[in-house]
Amino acid sequence: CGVQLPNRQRLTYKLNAFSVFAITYGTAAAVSFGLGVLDLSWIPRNFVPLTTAAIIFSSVLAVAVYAASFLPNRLLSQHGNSGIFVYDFWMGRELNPRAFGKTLDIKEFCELYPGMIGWGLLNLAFAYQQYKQLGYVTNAMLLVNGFELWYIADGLLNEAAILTTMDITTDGFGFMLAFGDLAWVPFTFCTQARYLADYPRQLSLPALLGVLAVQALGYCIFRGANSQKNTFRTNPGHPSVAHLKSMPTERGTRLIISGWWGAARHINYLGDWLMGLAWCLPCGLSGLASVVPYFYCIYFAALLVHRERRDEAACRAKYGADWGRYCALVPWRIIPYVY
Ligand SMILES: NC(=O)C1=CN([C@@H]2O[C@H](COP(=O)(O)OP(=O)(O)OC[C@H]3O[C@@H](n4cnc5c(N)ncnc54)[C@H](OP(=O)(O)O)[C@@H]3O)[C@@H](O)[C@H]2O)C=CC1
Ligand SMILES: CC(C)=CCC[C@@H](C)[C@H]1CC=C2C3=C(CC[C@@]21C)[C@@]1(C)CC[C@H](O)C(C)(C)[C@@H]1CC3
Repeated sequence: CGVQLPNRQRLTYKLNAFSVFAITYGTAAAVSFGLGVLDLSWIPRNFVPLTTAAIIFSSVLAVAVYAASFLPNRLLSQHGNSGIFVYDFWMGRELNPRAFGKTLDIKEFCELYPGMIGWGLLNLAFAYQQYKQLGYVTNAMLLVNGFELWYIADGLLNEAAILTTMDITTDGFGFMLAFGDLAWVPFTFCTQARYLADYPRQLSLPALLGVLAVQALGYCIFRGANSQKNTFRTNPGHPSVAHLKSMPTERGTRLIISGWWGAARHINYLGDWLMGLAWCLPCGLSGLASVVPYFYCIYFAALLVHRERRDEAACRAKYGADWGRYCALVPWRIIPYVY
C-alpha cells in the first residue's frame, strides 16, 4: 500500500498486521495450552515490571528517533519542528522514521502491532487468571474480552485505513506516540479486564443485553462512518455511497454532507466512545467500580474532544472558506443536537 507525503515522496507499506495478530495469538495458545511451557498468569503477576520495561523501552526509542531526526535528508513534521526541545521531543521531529534499510515504518508499526496486539494478550491473560481462581470465566469478563478483541481485530484488518489518519500523514513520531503506543495503550486499555480479574462480576440478562446494545450501536456508527468516508474517497461511484450528498471544494476533494457525515462532523468519534462505554459498563456502576474501570471512558472523551479541535483547525487551514460553508451545513461537532 502506498502513501503520498507532503514532499510528494511516495512511501510504501507492507500491510500484514492481521497475520501478525493471528500468528502471535496462535503461538501464545500453543506454548501455554498446547506445550504448557508458558503459564499465561505470569503476565498479570508481572504487570508492574512489564509496564516499567515498556516505559523504559519507549523512552529510549523516543530519544533514538529524536537524535536520528538530525541526520541529513529527513522529512520533518510540521508540528514537531518548532526548535523548542521539550515540545519537539513530545510531538516528534521526524514525520515517518524508518528502520532496517527503510523497510519498517516505525510509527505505523508501533501504532498497530505491539500496542494493540499486546493489549489483547494482556486481556486474555487476565481472563485466564480469573479462570484459575474461580474455575470459570464470568460473563462480564467474556464481554470485555470479546468487545476489545473485536475492536483490535477490526483495527488490524482495516490497516490500510490508518494510512490516511492524521497520526500517519501529519504528526511526527516522538515521545507522545512512542509512549502512547507501546506503554499507554496496552497497559491502561486493559484496566477493565484487570479490574474484573480482581473483582469478578456476573451480569444479569437485562444488564448483558443492555451492554450488548450499547456496543452494537457504537460499532454501527464507528464502522459505518469510517467505511462510508473511506469508500466515498476511494470509489465514489460505489452503490453504498453513490446516493450521498456532497459539496465540492476549491481543494478538489468533496465533503460529504448527508448520511453519517451529515449528522455530525466527527460522528465516528461518537461511535468509538460509545464502544468504550460498553467496555466499562460490565464492571458495574457503584463503589470502586464507578471510578477505576471508567478511566478509559473519561480519558477517551478528553482525547476525542481535543483531537476533534486539532482536526477542525487543520481542516479550516486546508479548506479555507469552504470549511465555513461545510460547518453551516453540518453544525454539530461530535454529538448531533448536543455538541
Ligand atoms: N481508540 C483510540 O484510542 C483512538 C481511536 N481513534 C479513531 O480513529 C478513527 C480515525 O480518526 P481521525 O483520523 O482522527 O479522523 P477522521 O477519520 O474523522 O478523519 C478526519 C479527516 O477526514 C476528512 N473529512 C472530514 N470531514 C469529511 C467529510 N464530511 N467528508 C469527507 N471527508 C471528510 C478530512 O480530511 P481530508 O479532507 O483531507 O481527507 C479530515 O481531516 C476514528 O474513528 C477515531 O475514533 C482515534 C484516536 C484514538
Ligand atoms: C497519553 C498519550 C501519550 C496518548 C497518545 C495517544 C495514542 C494512545 C492514540 C493516538 C491515536 C491512536 C489511534 C489508535 C490507538 C490509540 C492512539 C495510538 C488506533 C490504532 C486504535 C484502533 C483504531 O481502529 C484506529 C486504527 C482507528 C486507531 C488510530 C488512532
